[in-house]
Amino acid sequence: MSEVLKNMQDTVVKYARVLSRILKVDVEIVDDRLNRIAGTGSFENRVNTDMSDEGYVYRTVLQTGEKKIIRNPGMHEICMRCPKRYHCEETFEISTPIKIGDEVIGVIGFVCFDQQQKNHILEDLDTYLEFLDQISDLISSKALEEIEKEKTLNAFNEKINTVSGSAENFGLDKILGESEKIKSLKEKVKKIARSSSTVLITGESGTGKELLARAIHMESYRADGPFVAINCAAIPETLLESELLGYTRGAFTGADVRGKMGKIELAHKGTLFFDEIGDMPLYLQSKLLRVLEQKEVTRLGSNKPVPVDVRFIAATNKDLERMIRERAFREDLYYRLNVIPLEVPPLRERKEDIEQLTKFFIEKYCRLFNKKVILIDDRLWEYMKMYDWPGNVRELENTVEYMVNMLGSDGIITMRLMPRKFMEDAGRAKDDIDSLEEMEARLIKRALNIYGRNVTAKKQVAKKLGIGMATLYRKLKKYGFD
Ligand SMILES: Nc1ncnc2c1ncn2[C@@H]1O[C@H](COP(=O)(O)OP(=O)(O)OP(=O)(O)O)[C@@H](O)[C@H]1O
Repeated sequence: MSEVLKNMQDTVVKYARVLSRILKVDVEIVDDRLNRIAGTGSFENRVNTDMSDEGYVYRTVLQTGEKKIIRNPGMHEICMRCPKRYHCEETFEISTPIKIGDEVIGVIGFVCFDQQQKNHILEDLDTYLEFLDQISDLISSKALEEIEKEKTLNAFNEKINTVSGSAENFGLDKILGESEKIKSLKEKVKKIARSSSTVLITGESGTGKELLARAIHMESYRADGPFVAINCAAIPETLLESELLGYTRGAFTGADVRGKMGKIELAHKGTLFFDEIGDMPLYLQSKLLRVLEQKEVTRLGSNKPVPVDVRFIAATNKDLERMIRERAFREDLYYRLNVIPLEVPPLRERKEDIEQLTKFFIEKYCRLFNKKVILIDDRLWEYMKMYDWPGNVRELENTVEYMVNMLGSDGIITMRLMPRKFMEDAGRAKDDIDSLEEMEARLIKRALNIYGRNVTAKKQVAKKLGIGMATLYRKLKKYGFD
């Protein structure tokens, strides 16, 4: 804790000045190593000096954690060891510990240099003492805040910081799926990749928005530059601003003394990906808008803007238009971001992709866990396609990881390996039949989910259900599936 008062020196100095002005005495604040952190009057030009050869009263307060009132400085027993006791100019002194819990992190000293000041305080000593206690509590609660902030900063700096160069291949080929929806999404990416316009990717969680953002970067002429990702929901609000904009030396307490480059500057000549943009606090939204419009960033603690050449891609699974109506998202920023809108469809709308994705993940986890698959039970696909996949591709990947974990030495993947919850949900969908019409509707829906909705798929559906195409179209209309 020794550094904490030093780290918040600006605040401590302000308290000392205000106290001195109101009470008309000199004030000193020292830390637990007897360094003078703040001082007024004759102490002012001795701030940041070591007091270990003079601060005998403070040392006692630091050791005992008790307040000390010295009515006769120089003569008091604590002063006996002080080499300056014969020429001590002080007439009165009150020293109060600043504590966090039981730990003393510093001392506030009220010092009088003449009889008038001393009498003034003695006239209403109890009020002064109470006031000092309150100031001490105030400083310690500020110190506690600083400690918490620093802890969060350190924890954060140890984690989440994604800056990837061109070495990692996250190109379009990493986006699997043969469905029309995925094919047309990839086509769009090819068209827009070469421009520098801002992209807003929307889609449910786990649909592959970040994968898409990386692919756009890799397809662009910025591919050799950095891809920097920032997750607005994962970073504590208090740190998001400094993470984005960076800061100069000494910009705020707890900041790295060398200053730090923000993510926007880090992404220079590359791409900056804002994940979960809907979680960005409103005050930062205005700052971001300014960066987007002016193409320059000003670090915290500086007034010098730095030009940046960055392509911005934002992603969200929130309804930003609704957030605008609720005044939780800035309309002007929304339009600035939404220059090129891309929507990643949920997996339940492209069930044709399930088989390819599942096989890919099976291979991935077999390699990782050193297992071998000999056979995949055909009925697995029916179950997989019946399920709605609310967690999208991420959920599919996790399910496959679970199944490969459970895979026995026979190397056969069957529904029995699926997580229980999955089987219950899919089973419910399978057994929940009430009337003939409902059963018919359900069967048609299930067939559509399995085979797809394009013309070729519908031919297969009709064949499987044993009806002609015209009948199928009539029923699709009747049940609202068209
Ligand atoms: N089309 C795809 N092909 C291959 N893997 C995919 C595809 N879509 C998603 N994934 C994989 O699924 C996981 C989730 O994808 P990603 O993190 O890109 O989703 P997201 O939409 O950004 O999620 P969130 O909104 O929760 O941040 C990742 O492991 C990703 O590699």
